[in-house]
Parts: sequence; C-alpha cells; structure tokens
Amino acid sequence: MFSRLKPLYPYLHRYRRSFLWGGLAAVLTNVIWIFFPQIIRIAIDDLNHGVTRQKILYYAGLIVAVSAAKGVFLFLTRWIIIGISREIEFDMRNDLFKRLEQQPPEYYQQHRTGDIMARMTNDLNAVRMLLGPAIMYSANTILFSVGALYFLLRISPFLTLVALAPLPLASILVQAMGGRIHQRFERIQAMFSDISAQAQENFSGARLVRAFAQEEAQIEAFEKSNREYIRRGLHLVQLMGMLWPTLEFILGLAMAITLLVGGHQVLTHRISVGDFVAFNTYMLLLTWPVIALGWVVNLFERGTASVTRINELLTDKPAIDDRDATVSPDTALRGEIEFRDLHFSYPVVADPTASGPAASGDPAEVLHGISLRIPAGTSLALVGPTGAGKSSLVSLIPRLYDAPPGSLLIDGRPVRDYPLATLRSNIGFVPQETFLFSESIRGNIAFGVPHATDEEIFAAAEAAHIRREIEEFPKGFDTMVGERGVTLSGGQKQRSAIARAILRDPRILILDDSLASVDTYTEERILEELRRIMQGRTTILISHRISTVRAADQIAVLVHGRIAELGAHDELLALNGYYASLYQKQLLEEELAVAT
Ligand SMILES: Nc1ncnc2c1ncn2[C@@H]1O[C@H](COP(=O)(O)OP(=O)(O)OP(=O)(O)O)[C@@H](O)[C@H]1O
Repeated sequence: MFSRLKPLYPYLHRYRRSFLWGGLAAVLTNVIWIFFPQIIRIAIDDLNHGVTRQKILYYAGLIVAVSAAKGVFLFLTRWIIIGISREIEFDMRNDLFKRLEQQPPEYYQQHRTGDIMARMTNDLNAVRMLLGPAIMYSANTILFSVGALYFLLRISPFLTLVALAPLPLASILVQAMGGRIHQRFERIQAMFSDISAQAQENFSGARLVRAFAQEEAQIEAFEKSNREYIRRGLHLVQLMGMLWPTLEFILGLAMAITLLVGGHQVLTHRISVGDFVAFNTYMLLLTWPVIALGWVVNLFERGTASVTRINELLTDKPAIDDRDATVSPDTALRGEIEFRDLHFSYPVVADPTASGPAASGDPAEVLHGISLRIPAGTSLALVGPTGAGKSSLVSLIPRLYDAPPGSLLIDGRPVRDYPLATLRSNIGFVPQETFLFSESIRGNIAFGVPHATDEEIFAAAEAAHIRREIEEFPKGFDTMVGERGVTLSGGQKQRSAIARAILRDPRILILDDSLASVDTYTEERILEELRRIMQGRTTILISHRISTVRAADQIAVLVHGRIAELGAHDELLALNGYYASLYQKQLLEEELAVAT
C-alpha cells in the first residue's frame, strides 16, 4: 500500500516539521488518555478501603483535569494534522493546475474535461481525507493500543490474552476487505468522471442540445450513468456495511470474554476490583480506535486510488516544452518565418477502444513538403479548400503543435531554440474558433497583457472596429461576457479576439479566418487599420475571401497539404488556377448580389 503513496512523499517531506508537532500532540493526547483508566483503578481500590467526601472530590477533580488536558491536546492534534492536509491539498491543486496549463491542445483531445475536473475535486478530496483524518486516527489507534496493551498485560497477562484473542480476526477481516474496497472505489471514481464529463459537455453544448431537441435523450443518458454511479456506490456500501458491524461484533466478543474471565479472576482474588474496572475501561476505550480502523482502511483505500489518478495527471509531461531552448528569454524577434520542406502529421491520439493497426498505424500526414519564406515585416495570405491544412500550418508557429526539427525557422533559427514564453509573447494569434472567458470585455481584450492601460485597450478595440459597439452596452467595457453576461454575436466575438491579439503589440500576427463573420465593409476597414499597425511586422491571414487576401505581399494556395500556387494577387490571377477561379466566382457572386 505504501508504494502507492510514493507520489505524496515530496509533499509530506515539505511539512515534516508540522507533522512532528502534530505527532507530539498525538503522543501527549494518548499518554494522558492511557492513564485515565489507571486513575479509575486507583480511585476504586482506594474507595474500597473507605469512602470519604474528600477522596470523592479529589478523584472527581483528577478525572475532570485529565479529560480537559486530553481535550486540549486532541484539539491541537486535529488542528495541526488537519491543517497540514489542507495545505497539501492546496499545493497539489496548484501543481495540478500548473501542469494542466502547460499541456498542448492535443492533451485536451485525449482527456475529457469532466474527467480532469473530477480528479481535481473528488480525488483531491479523497487524498486530503487520507492525509488528515486517516493519518490522525491511525496515529491515535496505534499509540493508544500500544499503551493500553502495556497496562492490560500488567493487570493480567492471561486475561489480556483471552480478551484480545478475537482481535486478529478484525485484522484479517480488514486485510481481506481492503483490496476489494480499493477496487470498488476506483470504479466509483471512474464513473464520477464520466458523469462530470457528460454534465460538462451538455452545459457547453447547451445550444446544440436544444437546437436538436435532444434534451430527453440527454436526460435519459445522464440518468443511466447516474444510476450506474449509484449502483457502484451501493456495491461499496455493501462491503462497508458488512465491515463495520463485523468489527463491532468482534469487539463485543472481546468484551464478553473480559466480563466472564475477568469477573472470575476478581472472585478468585487474582485481580482487584479496581484492576477489573480499569481493564474494562481499556477495552471500552479500545472500541472506537478499532472501529475507526475500518473507517481508516476505507480512507486509505480511497486515498491511494485517488493518489494514483492524480499522479497520472501530474506525471504527464507536456509534449512541448523548453527542453531545446538555447536563446536568451529576452531575445527580440524580427518576425521572419521560414518553412523548409515541412512535413507534418498530428500526434496520434491514443484511443483505448481501438485495437489492431488502426490504433498504432502511421498517422496521416496533413502537410507535405511545404517550403515558404515570409520575410520580416511582410504579409502572407493563405487560401485553399477546407481541410487543406491552413490552420495546421499556422498552429506550428506558436508551437501549439511541434513541426519536425529544422523545418520551421524564425529569424533563421529553429523555432525550438526560443523559449516558449519568448516565442508566444511575440505572437498575436486569433484562432478560428473564438473563445472568450466569462469575465468583462475589458478583461477579455486585456488577456495576456494584464498591465494594459485603458487607452491601450480602447485603441486596440478601435483598431478592431468593436469599440463603438462595446461602448453602447450599458456597462461598456465592464460588460460581462458569456455565462454571467451578454452573448456577443459571432462577428463581435471575432473582433474582440482581434483586439486581444493587437493589444499584445506582436511582431507576428496570425488571423485564422478571423474576419469570416464580419461584413465586407467592416472587414475592409479592419484590414486597413491592421496594415497601418502591422507596418514592419509580419502578418499571416487565412481566409476564403479574395477581398481579405488580395493586398497581401504573398498569397499561398494550399491544396491537400501542398502549396499549389504562390505569388502576389496579379501573379496568381495570371496563373489561371485555383486562385483565379475563386476570384472569378466571388466576382460573379458580388455582381449577382448587386444586380438583385
Ligand atoms: N488536432 C487534430 N488532430 C488530427 N487531425 C487534425 C487535427 N486538426 C486538424 N486535423 C486534420 O488536418 C487536416 C487539415 O485541417 P486544417 O484545420 O488545417 O484545415 P484548414 O485548411 O484550416 O481547413 P478550414 O478551411 O476548414 O479551416 C484535416 O484533414 C483535419 O481533419
């Protein structure tokens, strides 16, 4: 069992001093409590020789004083040990979040959000219970049992032997059930992850569920999972329900033996009445620690199962990191980008349900032999049919995915030479799918530039042609977006995202189809603004519209992951290929629109 706790060692080590204090408090609590039956023994034997008012007051006072002292140390034990468990929970939650923040996008394709959330909440809770109550009750049980055993043996070794004879049964029982509890608990946690994922996906996809009138089907599916979760929970309860009464029965047996054999020993004057009462008191005081043993075993089994699940997240090393970085973090980028015979395939997503060659086969290549140089300060536009690989190509620049070594250079150096933070802080990226956080519009635009002034935020919004619309909201830039506020239109979201990218004052700006939801008139004005802002900087534009890309210094047509055409607008028209036909088509559409 202890090898499974290995991931906790660094945390336990960090709080070793506090554990020492907690341990000391636990020792003192139990030492005092172990002497409690001794006081009763002395009192009874003394009172047996004659009862006086003074004696009664003296012993009553002593019992109250001992109980109060025990109470103080028990409080300290709880305070310190439960406190440590909260501190470790805090540290682990931070470590988990930090590790998850470093993971590349593909990680979130392989892990369901609900599952991650379940591990960060339910499992972390189970680990805290292991580090707090489980450790505390174990310490109390061990310390008290050892002390009690010493005094029991001193009173009567024979009586101790027979009274404790049933106890090994308890240990066998706990051992036998521990493994099964562990298994059943793991199954419960896995189901809880499923339920969380299901709920999370339904909340995120609420619009889709309503639009497809799938509420009933989703409720039914959720109920099914929920029922399975309860079934697994009851499966564990069955086991726990058997464990506790059995432990109590074994203890009852021990008490019955004590009464029978101990009573006989008193009658035959082998032990005093005081000894007999003390013996019984020890047996009674042992009841809770032995019963707690069952609960502690449960906490340990739950906790270790959860440690394993949390450790899986903690030890998943981010596939993309700074291991090859060689340049200084404060290197200034000029913004030249070069792809050199780039071939790219997405990392294979492990599918636990797949088997055979499909699961381990060659990942399909999406970009084939791309060679392209974008001089610093120029613009490149990417056009091409859907699925051609345009988004894939640009996602390699901020290293959302890693290009093969040597096939992507920034300012003439392999992209992996740059620390991620340096590289990314020089890039303004507007992804195809706009994401806004549930906070104010101001916060969303200033994302990544926490010290931006109001003037800078307003200027960025102005450049993205969203400022006026934001100011028309009752709370202006302080309007909340998303779950707790307004729902922005597709175009408003896109322009907010553009403002967010501009505010970073990037050397390289990448717009992945980010003007698709904006009308052509606004688009033209935004592009004009961008041309002014991005003077001397590098811009990459992906679009299906000729109007967006025609003014770019270079236009690359990507078809099936290859560059099919490359040149300026006029040069591509002269080629009479994909670009020219796209141009003709869109021209025709415009003429038709004007005519009708
Ligand atoms: N994360 C991913 N994992 C695996 N394959 C992916 C991933 N993202 C994209 N692909 C695949 O890579 C290919 C290129 O997709 P990409 O999104 O780059 O095309 P695109 O030219 O940007 O298309 P669109 O114009 O529709 O946005 C597609 O076949 C797509 O299915």
